Amino acid sequence: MSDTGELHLHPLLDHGIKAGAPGFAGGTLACRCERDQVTVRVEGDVAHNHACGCTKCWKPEGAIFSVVAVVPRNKLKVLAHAEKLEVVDPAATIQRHACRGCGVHMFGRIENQAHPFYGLDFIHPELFREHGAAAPEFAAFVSSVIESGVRPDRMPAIRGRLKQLGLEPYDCLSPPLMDAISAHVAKRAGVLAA
Ligand SMILES: N[C@@H](CCC(=O)N[C@@H](CS)C(=O)NCC(=O)O)C(=O)O
Ligand SMILES: [Zn+2]
Ligand SMILES: [Zn+2]
Repeated sequence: MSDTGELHLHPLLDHGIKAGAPGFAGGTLACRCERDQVTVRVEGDVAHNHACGCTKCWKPEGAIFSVVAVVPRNKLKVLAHAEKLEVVDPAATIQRHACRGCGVHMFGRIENQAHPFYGLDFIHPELFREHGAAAPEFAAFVSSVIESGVRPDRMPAIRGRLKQLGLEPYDCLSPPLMDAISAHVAKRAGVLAA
């Protein structure tokens, strides 16, 4: 991603955030190949939908941020063309399964059972064929956009735009998620009652 001057945060954010449909029942995620699309079935709504500025999460062309949410891993099933999926970085905590044809990340899975977010898969709600998934709630890893080529002097404008959209910018995850991670670690270490 190069820094061209205009602020394209993400297509789902640039024109204002659309509210989700209460009770969204889930649907089908489809990759961007013209034929033999990889499709993934998700049962139920997403949770913790947010913008992520890290370099590892998939972003559509020209976007500074990714939009990513979680679903329980037992609510996600690959429906078609699983043979096109490959893990982007097998050493990463989140194993991002990408389509070899179009590069879209169809889901990210944590295989480490000790990880605080084990049991949750990461997905990109814009890949749903259906509308109505819960809307993004905050922005995470905001400073990390600099690692993708955004000039540091643009950060005040980026944080300002995120706030205008109602997405509080954080440079890691949101405080409730950071608290959940630390509580999990503290319980495992025995310094907090399980
Ligand atoms: N500054 C780093 C941050 C990467 C990072 O820690 N990403 C978070 C948010 S997705 C994470 O949980 N990564 C785990 C992983 O990528 O496996 C970057 O932009 O590459
Ligand atoms: Zn594809
Ligand atoms: Zn990320």
